[in-house]
Amino acid sequence: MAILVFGETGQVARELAVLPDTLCIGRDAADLRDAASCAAAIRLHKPAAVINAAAYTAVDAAETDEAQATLVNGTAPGAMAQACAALGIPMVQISTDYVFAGHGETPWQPDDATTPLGAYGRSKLAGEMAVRDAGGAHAILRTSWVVSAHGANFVKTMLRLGAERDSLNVVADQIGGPTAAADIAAACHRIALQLIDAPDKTGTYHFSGAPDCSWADFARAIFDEAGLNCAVHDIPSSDYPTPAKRPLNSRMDCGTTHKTFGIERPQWQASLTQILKDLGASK
Ligand SMILES: NC(=O)C1=CN([C@@H]2O[C@H](COP(=O)(O)OP(=O)(O)OC[C@H]3O[C@@H](n4cnc5c(N)ncnc54)[C@H](OP(=O)(O)O)[C@@H]3O)[C@@H](O)[C@H]2O)C=CC1
Ligand SMILES: Cc1cn([C@H]2C[C@H](O)[C@@H](COP(=O)(O)OP(=O)(O)O[C@H]3O[C@@H](C)C(=O)[C@@H](O)[C@H]3O)O2)c(=O)[nH]c1=O
Repeated sequence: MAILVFGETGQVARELAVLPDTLCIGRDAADLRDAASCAAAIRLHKPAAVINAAAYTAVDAAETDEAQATLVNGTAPGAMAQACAALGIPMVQISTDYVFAGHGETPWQPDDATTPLGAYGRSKLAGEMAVRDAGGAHAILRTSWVVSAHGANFVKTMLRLGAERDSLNVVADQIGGPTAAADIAAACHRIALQLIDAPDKTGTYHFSGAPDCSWADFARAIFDEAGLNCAVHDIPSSDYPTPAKRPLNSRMDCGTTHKTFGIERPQWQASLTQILKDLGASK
């Protein structure tokens, strides 16, 4: 029996597709704006576990499209979790650092209070609550700053801008852990397999790349690794206005993920090297 993955074309799902016994489905098979179609897909495939790697991830667009974001990120995961609970199979729901308000400098614990700053974070928090409320075996895995060789992400944006410009202003007061989609996929896969045999591991967990850094630090590492001669100027978030406010402190304590599942924080520098190699962008 396979692990059913929602989000066929996404960064994380594309990495799950190359792992053993996964079956990835996309929008044509189940549209997350139609929660019933998601539950029906689970009943059709009768998988051993479900990983939901599909989401409305356009953080700024969500500010003026919150109803759609909530359908996709809140209602659909709830319907998936109910279908999983009815079949007695576990579900892994991927969530985000953007459920936190981002004050202070202490890494967030999984049970810390959640106070999202924007619509995307609120919609993802609604998904977390709906998955818990369904009452089945599950892991909510919060991650952050996802990058890969596929799709739209900060690494690809920096490679494009770094090739066009001599210098770039990048925010230096938002701190978090860049996380490769391949590392998240491997973690979700291991967690799903463990939950099948040990549903009592149900809970909320954190998983992000180490060490924590600012977006500006991360941009410098990308340019260095790619051999791009583009200077990075540190700026405060207030100098980079966006429709959605981002948390300043996205540090997440991943200790319980290690303790429960034996999964360590991945080193993002090594994953970045691999991504640039895959993109043919190494120096
Ligand atoms: N990207 C990031 O920086 C972060 C992401 N996360 C979380 O990680 C998970 C994976 O994110 P990531 O791989 O980056 O996502 P992507 O943005 O790369 O991909 C999103 C996926 O969701 C699918 N999707 C969106 N809307 C629908 C819909 N209505 N019906 C069916 N499928 C839909 C997209 O399909 P289509 O191509 O058809 O639109 C795509 O496959 C998500 O839960 C996200 O919230 C957490 C922290 C950071
Ligand atoms: C392009 C650019 C961005 N930035 C800043 C803006 C922002 O604060 C930060 C990252 O920009 P992005 O638009 O890539 O990031 P953003 O879309 O906010 O990324 C988020 O996506 C969602 C889905 C998540 O769940 C989060 O964990 C996080 O990864 O970099 C600059 O400072 N200078 C620049 O030239």
